[in-house]
Parts: sequence; C-alpha cells; structure tokens
Amino acid sequence: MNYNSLVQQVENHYKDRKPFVLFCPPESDNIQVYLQKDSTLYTTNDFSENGFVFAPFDFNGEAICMPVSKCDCSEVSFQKETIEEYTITASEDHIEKEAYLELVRAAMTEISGKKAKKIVTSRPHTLNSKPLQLSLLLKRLLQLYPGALRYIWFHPKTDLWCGATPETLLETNGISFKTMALAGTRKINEKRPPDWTHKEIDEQQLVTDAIVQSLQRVTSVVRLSKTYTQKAGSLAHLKTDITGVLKNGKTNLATIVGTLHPTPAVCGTPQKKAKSFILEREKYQREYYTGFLGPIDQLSQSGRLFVNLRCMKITDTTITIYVGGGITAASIPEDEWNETQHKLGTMMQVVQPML
Ligand SMILES: C=C(O[C@H]1C=CC=C(C(=O)O)[C@@H]1O)C(=O)O
Repeated sequence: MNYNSLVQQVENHYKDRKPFVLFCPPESDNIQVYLQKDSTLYTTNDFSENGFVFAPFDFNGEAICMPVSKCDCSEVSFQKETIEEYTITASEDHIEKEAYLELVRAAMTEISGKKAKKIVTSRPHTLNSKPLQLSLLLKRLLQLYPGALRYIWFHPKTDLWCGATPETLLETNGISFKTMALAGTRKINEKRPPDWTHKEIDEQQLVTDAIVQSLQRVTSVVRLSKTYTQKAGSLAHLKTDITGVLKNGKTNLATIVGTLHPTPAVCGTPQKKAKSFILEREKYQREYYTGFLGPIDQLSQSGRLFVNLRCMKITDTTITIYVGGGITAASIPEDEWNETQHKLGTMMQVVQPML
C-alpha cells in the first residue's frame, strides 16, 4: 500500500464514523495505522494487550485500547516535503486572558501557602473551523513537527484528537526503561540559544527530582543525562533523559504508568495536591489533554507511551487547542499567559488552512 491509498482508507473509515488511530514516532517517516473493524470502546486495566492505548489526564487505572486483534493494521512511509508556513498570531481574548491570569494567581497563592511547589495550569482555546480535511491535517502534522510523536485518533465516543507531542511518558523494552523530565519553555530565537533563567531551571529540576523519587519503588538502576535544550517546533524546552532498569518481577507497564502519570510536567508536585487544585480550579475538563497514548505490546513486554501535549480536539465545526504551563513561586502571570499563546501558535500553524 502507498501513502495516498492509506489516506483514502482512513478517510473512508472516518466517513463511516469507525475508530482508527494513525501515528508516527519522533524522527520516523513511517506511519502506522490501526483501523478498528467494529465500533466497540475497548479498555484495558492491566495493559496486557497488543494495541494502542489512549488515556485521559484524570486516569483511574483504565485506558481506552484499540487492540491489534480487532484492527486492520498497516504501515507506510511518506516523503519529506516543504509545506507552506503561515504567520500566526493567536488572538488575545480579554475574558479568556483575565480568567487564565486569575487561575495562575490562584496557583501561586497555593504555592506561597506551601501547599504545592509547582502546579501546571492550562486552558482550552476553541476556534470555528471549516469541515475537517483529514489528508491536509495529516500532511501538516507530519511535515511540521518531525521531532514529535504525531498522531490522529478517532473514536465516536471520544471525537477526533490529534497532536505532535515532544514528551515521552515511558518507553520500556523488557526490563529497561526510558523516560524524561521536560519543562521550561522559550520561543526559539535562531540567532542565540535560550538564556534559561532560575525559574525555568528550578522548575525543570523539580520535575527531574519528582520523577526520580517516584521511580524508586519500581526500579533498581536509574541514570540521568545532563540537562539540555530540546527543540519542539518553534519552542525550546529543558530536558533530562532518565534511563534505567526495572525491578525484576515487581513491575509491569501498568504499575510504572500508575507511578509516573501524571508527571510534574503536566500536573505539578506534590502530585496529589497539584491534581486536586487542577480538578477543582480549572473551569473545564482536560479530557485527553495531558493524558497519555501510544502502542503497547504485552508479548515483547514493550511499550512506547507519550504525554498528550500540543494537541487538539476536532469536531465538525470547531477545533479546540489545549495549552498550559508550569507555575512556581517565581512565575510572572503575564509571562505565563504569553507562554500559552506561543504554544497555541504551534498548533494553529497545523490547522491554519482549515480556519
Ligand atoms: C503543559 C504543557 O507543557 C508542559 C511541558 C513542557 C513544558 C512546560 C512548561 O514550560 O511549563 C509544561 O510543563 C503544554 O504544553 O500544554
């Protein structure tokens, strides 16, 4: 099968409102597609499947799963090509901005009261859109952000989600694992590297420390890379690679995911305090934004799960883009708003021709 006939198949599947997922790992030019043959919403608790999981932020141990055994699966490669990039200006809605600034200030009050060290606040931004053009959406996602996990997920019970995420939640292969601490955001300036401030360095260190601590129970060896700048489209983040060995016998994919998710990069620290702030104070449901997704294979004891960032939900007439940022005692609310505007721009770039 070639790329064009695969896209045609996916479009037909979508017209029939049948579930599918299409994904392309970072730096790969191979797309994998699972076309589910029925419309059942399959779930998994123990991740003992061969399939693709899709889980919400407020994960209670059960994730949606598209099992390979219920799907027609194929893989095709695509050619790199240059596509048109637009000048993007995310409009500033006064009410939306005030509500976000208030949320950031509330998070800072929580932090100054010593209830949390970091809280990741977020907001949805909804745009009216033309009818979805799947082939155009896929092309722009694939070509614009080659360093990200790019995906389009559809199930009639969840609607259509797509994204280009820079963040790995967990990669396992037998007893070895990889994860990362990703935080701090700067718009890339081609002329010079980002001059990371204490706010961003401390914020990212909090993420590293919390991940290492949470992994203690389930790992026998943990190694950390140096912290470095990672590009994600037009943005840069601070990143530490975390690798190691899982404790034999004690750990499976479900237990490590339960330990890691939601990471301090999308929730905050301490996790419980930050999560209850988010659930109480954000005035919307995150649903699958800041959840996780990816292929798992119980047979080979492997999985490659990503955090659902830089993502959006698409309906017949609207596109909702989700953006957030880590708040610490050193945050400046106006800067936090601007950071979410930059993140919004990266996803608007994908869908601009559909607006
Ligand atoms: C919550 C988001 O980003 C997280 C991941 C990387 C950097 C982040 C930051 O700089 O605040 C956030 O923790 C988002 O992009 O919606």
